[in-house]
Amino acid sequence: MEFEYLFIHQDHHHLGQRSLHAIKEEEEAWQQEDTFHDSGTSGHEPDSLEVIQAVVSGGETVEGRPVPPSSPGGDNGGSGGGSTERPGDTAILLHLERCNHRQTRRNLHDLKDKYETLKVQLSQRAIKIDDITHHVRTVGSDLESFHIEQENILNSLESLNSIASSDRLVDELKLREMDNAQLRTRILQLEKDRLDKVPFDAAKEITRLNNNLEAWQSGERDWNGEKYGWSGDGGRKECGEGRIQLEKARDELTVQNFALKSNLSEVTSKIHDPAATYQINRDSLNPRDTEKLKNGDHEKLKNGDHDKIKNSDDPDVVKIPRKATYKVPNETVKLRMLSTEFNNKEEEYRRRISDLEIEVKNLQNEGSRQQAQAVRQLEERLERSTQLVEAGKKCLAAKEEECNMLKLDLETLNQENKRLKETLNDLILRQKEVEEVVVQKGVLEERLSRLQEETRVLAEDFNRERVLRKKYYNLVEEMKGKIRVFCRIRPVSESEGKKGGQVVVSAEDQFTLTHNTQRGVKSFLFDRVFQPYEDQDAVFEDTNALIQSAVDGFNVTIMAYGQTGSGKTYTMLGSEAQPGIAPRAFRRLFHLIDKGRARCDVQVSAYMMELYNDKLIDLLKPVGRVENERLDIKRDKKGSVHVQGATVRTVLSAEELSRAFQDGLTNRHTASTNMNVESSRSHLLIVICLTATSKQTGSVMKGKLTLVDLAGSERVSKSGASAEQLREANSINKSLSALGDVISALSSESSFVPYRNSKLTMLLHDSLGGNAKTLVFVNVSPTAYNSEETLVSLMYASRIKQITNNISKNADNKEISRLKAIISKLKKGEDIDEASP
Ligand SMILES: Nc1ncnc2c1ncn2[C@@H]1O[C@H](COP(=O)(O)OP(=O)(O)OP(=O)(O)O)[C@@H](O)[C@H]1O
Repeated sequence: MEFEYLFIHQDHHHLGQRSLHAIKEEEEAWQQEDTFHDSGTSGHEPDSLEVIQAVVSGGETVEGRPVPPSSPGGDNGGSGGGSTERPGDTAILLHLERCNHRQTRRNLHDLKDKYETLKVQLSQRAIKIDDITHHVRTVGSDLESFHIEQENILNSLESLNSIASSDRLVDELKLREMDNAQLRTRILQLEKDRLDKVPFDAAKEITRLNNNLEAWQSGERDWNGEKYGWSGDGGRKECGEGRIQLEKARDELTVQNFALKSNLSEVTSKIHDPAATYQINRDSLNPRDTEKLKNGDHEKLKNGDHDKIKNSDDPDVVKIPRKATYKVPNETVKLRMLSTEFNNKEEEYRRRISDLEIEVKNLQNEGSRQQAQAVRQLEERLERSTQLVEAGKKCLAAKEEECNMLKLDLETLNQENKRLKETLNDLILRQKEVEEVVVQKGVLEERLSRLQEETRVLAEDFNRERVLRKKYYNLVEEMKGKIRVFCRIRPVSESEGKKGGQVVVSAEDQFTLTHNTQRGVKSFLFDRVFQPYEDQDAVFEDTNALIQSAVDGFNVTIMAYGQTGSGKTYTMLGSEAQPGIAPRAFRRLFHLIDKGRARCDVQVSAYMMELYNDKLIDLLKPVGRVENERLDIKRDKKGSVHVQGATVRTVLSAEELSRAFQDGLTNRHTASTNMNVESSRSHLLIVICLTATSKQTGSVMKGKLTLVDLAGSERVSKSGASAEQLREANSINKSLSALGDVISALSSESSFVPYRNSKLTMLLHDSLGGNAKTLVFVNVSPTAYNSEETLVSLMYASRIKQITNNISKNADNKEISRLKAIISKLKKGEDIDEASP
């Protein structure tokens, strides 16, 4: 409603502008028209003078007061004989002029009244404009309060936004919605109040005025918008009345002027038509007058009549002017003076009328201008108010939209809340279940801990039993003199992994190995099977008992057998980070020696030999010693093997022994490099001799620890070897074959064992089948790529395992029989061969 009013007001403003403009144009037209009338009048002025002159010359007498009409050319008392004046025409003229003058004065008076009325109306209008301005100010203040309330709403909405994410969102939002509704109601009330306070009448007034102005311009209605003839209140209406009255007065003046003009033209035409005048005069003259004329009474004729008469063919008429012009000058002067006075007054009145009209117009213009300015200001204020209200509405709309969004969010949150509640209920149920499960779990854990404790006790018992079993087994085996065989499976190497790395060898338990061959799965029983993951510690744990045997005076031999790359060197020597059996044995040996030093003194000496292509190489040979010095393998009386000519280094500690061992390895590497061969293509023997002297009895006990890293067994075809490599392979295979023959003979308990077929077997004479405790590691690869070599090694090891060394008994018997034989030979005086068995 408010905006309708504003739009109407704006339209009416334009309409009002147009109307005011039209009024201006019309007023200008009036001015032009007045000017035209004035100029027309002044244009007729000479004619009037001429008319007056003509009247005067016609003998009309004017004495400054109305002269009653007399008969044409009448006698007015004989003030000069022979006069031809026309008192009737002059009187008419004067009367008309006086009427005109009176009318003009009345008009002037009316105009003054109207001017006063207009002034009053303008002051009233100014008061009204002030009222409107006051109303507009009130509206402005209301709008300001409205904006403050809007600000409050915005703040409320902001606080709504801020608390939207809190847990109390729902309640808070509801409260805010109620507040919002109240505020909206308040806004509506305020708008209503504001509309009530808005000078609605002013807008209506402006509209009505504009409409009326249009209607007035079109001539349908008066200034008040009423049809002509209606009179009501209000400044505009009165203004309209003033205009109308002015217009009427102007019209009346125009009519009078026109009447005057027509009279004048009639008089003029009469004067200018002498013949007609003369005829008329003649007709009007009585016979006496005619007689006078004939008698020469020409004084009473007008000058024009004289002229006309002079121009006439009538000889009587020609004589009239001379007599008529005799009395004219006095009358003429008087008439001219009157005429001049009248003209001056007329001019003065016209000027005053014009000034008043200009003043009225100025006042109207000023009023219109002020009105237009007030309207403009009102419109500007209303425009601003409209913009403010628009902005407020936009803001409100935005907030409502935001509120809707918040409602949607709230709805979503409610749904989410509902879903979460369901989930929470579900979780509560599950939590109860979990609590029950936890209780059960506690019970089960208690039971489990009990069972674990039982298991731990059982495991300890089992381990104890296992150790005992192993101990007793080893004892039995040892007592039996059996060669013990350990099998070690190495991890899949990188190269094997690249080739597929299919594993075909595995351990079922600590003693059983299965090999998935092309001919089926084969199982092998060994004294111990080491899995790929078992480290050097585990291997040595099952080995160190033999070190004690060496200290106790036994020949202990530990050797590694297997194909190339199966892990023999790794097992026997190891690396710096993962030391093998040899370095561990050195430390263990001296540890035991140190432990038994109170009872006996133990002397330790060592030598290292390499057997390459059936040739012995002394690895501990001092620098500068002659090469190719003869190294002979000898057996002493007790059957113990030693290498004659070999460098034996006496060592006092594990460190010295390790240093000697390292020197030997260095020499082996140098020798291999000099011969351009790989160290792995030779057999390595480390022999540690122990001589223990009992401090109590002085008895001497000799033990020997032999560590052997055999060269790799390999098929020649697979190695794709050169001639030299073939020779190497042949030598290796020959020595290993000899070893196999010895093993075969020993396992079959043959009466003849071919130890002398190879230097290797000669060196191992006291380790295989003799007075020795022998441990053989069979190293195998787990993958299918080496399956055949693995099978050969496993079968080879199985045969070794069948060998029995009846060490102590055999040794005792042999020794006794040997000693007996010596004694008998000595008794017979025969030579004794120390080397013979
Ligand atoms: N049990 C194992 N654990 C980890 N690596 C091993 C194991 N056994 C062997 N290897 C690794 O396999 C490779 C070959 O081992 P090694 O040299 O000991 O074999 P080899 O039988 O002595 O060979 P060759 O007959 O040529 O002397 C080495 O790199 C070694 O470190």
